[in-house]
Amino acid sequence: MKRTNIVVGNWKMNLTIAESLELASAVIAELGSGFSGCEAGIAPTCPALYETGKLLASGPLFLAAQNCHYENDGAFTGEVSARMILGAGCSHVIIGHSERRQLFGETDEIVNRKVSKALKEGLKVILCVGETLEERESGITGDVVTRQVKAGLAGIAGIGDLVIAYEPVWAIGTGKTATSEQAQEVHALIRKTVSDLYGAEAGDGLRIQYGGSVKPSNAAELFAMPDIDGGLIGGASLNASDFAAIVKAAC
Ligand SMILES: O=C[C@H](O)COP(=O)(O)O
Repeated sequence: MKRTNIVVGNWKMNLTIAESLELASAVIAELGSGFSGCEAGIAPTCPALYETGKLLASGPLFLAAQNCHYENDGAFTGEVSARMILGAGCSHVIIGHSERRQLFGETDEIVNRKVSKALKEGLKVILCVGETLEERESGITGDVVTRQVKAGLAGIAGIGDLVIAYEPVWAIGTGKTATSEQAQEVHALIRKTVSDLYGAEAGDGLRIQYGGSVKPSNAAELFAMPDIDGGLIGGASLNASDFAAIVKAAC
């Protein structure tokens, strides 16, 4: 099945509002007359979402948030809900990034509640999974990723608006990219897991991004693998021409 590649720039905790607007404008300029045959978006920090969203309104990039809470509102100091980011102009949200899991204690159960809430509110979800170096070296990559996928999707009736991002933790921000074969093997396993849960058609249609030190120099090779449908880009998304080159490699 032909799936449309999807590329997202995760800006993480970088850039003020003014800097975000500057980078978003530079990316749009680098993309020139736009692109066709793939989808691409950027995920600025929360304070920059609304203004950046206004800049993106005329296309071609969509706006994503990096996280959201699983309740609509309430006494959750420092948190932002799905309907708030939706109101700020987001169409997509990244959930369960390994930095959220490792640094902010997000468990599989919390990730699942967030996925469920975000989908219910009408957001498109990018669910992140991936093993640590220790887990890979212990030979349990498949078990870890399968557990994260199953737990993340527990109780979710349909996955039409969902993308999964496979991000081996050892490849994030380290300059160490998984080889395209290593990534392909895990992507195929994720697809099989989703097919087992939701049926072959849903599995075939699911888009699975790769993330972890994607650069203009390795993007095309990764995206050429049969089960890799684009990328979730960290460091390289902070450089307009690098990010635009990665988007073009996916189109
Ligand atoms: O969300 C993006 C990933 O964490 C990848 O980050 P990176 O491209 O800097 O390795």
